[in-house]
Amino acid sequence: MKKAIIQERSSCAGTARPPVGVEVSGLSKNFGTQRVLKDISLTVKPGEIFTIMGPSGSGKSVLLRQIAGLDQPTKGTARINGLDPADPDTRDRFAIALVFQAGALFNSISVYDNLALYLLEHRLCPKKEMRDRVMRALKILSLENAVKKFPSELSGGMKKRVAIARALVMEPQLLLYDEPTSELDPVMSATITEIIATLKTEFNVTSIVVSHDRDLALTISDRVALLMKGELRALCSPAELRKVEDPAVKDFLNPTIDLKKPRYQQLESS
Ligand SMILES: Nc1ncnc2c1ncn2[C@@H]1O[C@H](COP(=O)(O)OP(=O)(O)OP(=O)(O)O)[C@@H](O)[C@H]1O
Repeated sequence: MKKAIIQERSSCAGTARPPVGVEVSGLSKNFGTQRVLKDISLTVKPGEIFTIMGPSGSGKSVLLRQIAGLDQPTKGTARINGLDPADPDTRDRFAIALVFQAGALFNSISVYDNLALYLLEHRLCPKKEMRDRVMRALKILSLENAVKKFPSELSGGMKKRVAIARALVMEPQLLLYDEPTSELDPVMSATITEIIATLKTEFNVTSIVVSHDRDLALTISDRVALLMKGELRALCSPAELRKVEDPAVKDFLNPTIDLKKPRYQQLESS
């Protein structure tokens, strides 16, 4: 796959736009009386792979939605190169692509049309260039044979790859992934992890990945933010995270199974 990516990149040399940086400052988010994010501040540098980890319900997806501009914080700000991601001008200015947890593909149209839709809707390029961009993205993800298929005919791993290919068609400067390896077997998870890392190095894109996949977070990330109950519990490199002494962090990274003190009896009802 790597060879294909290098070849394709040289064919569109000169069109790549620089990766963007993200700054989250004093951000809190409430839903009614529930405080889901509490005073989060972090910076994602251009070109980084930045993984947001944490237990279920810790607020990872909500934080990603604030960064994507899909939702507004209760307090504080998220900024992309200093601009508000919810502002349509910011979206026009920077190519920001989201890879959703469930793929969010349209089931009634083919893989090709799923990829072409964004370019068609935004009238971004002539038909020939559109076809080239779609086919280039499919080739990068080794999906050329799936071009005429419908999403219902694809495996979970293929759907994730189609979702990434669709994001690539935008030639993104910022790629936001929500649980890209969820519901995949370990080998397919490793494949998607490799794809994310390869896209970073070959396309110089900024990647923010929401995941509780420990292998993904600790192998390919430049830095990891660990959220717990809406608070930033750690923000460091994978190597530093492995050395954190905080018992809650250690337990999250290496949970033990103790049938004498089962965790399900300690769950909080919410
Ligand atoms: N639109 C919403 N309205 C009300 N509550 C919400 C909304 N979106 C999220 N929440 C709540 O915010 C909390 C955090 O949700 P979030 O989806 O960010 O968790 P997560 O860390 O991504 O979890 P998981 O790993 O299970 O996907 C949850 O308690 C959830 O129910």
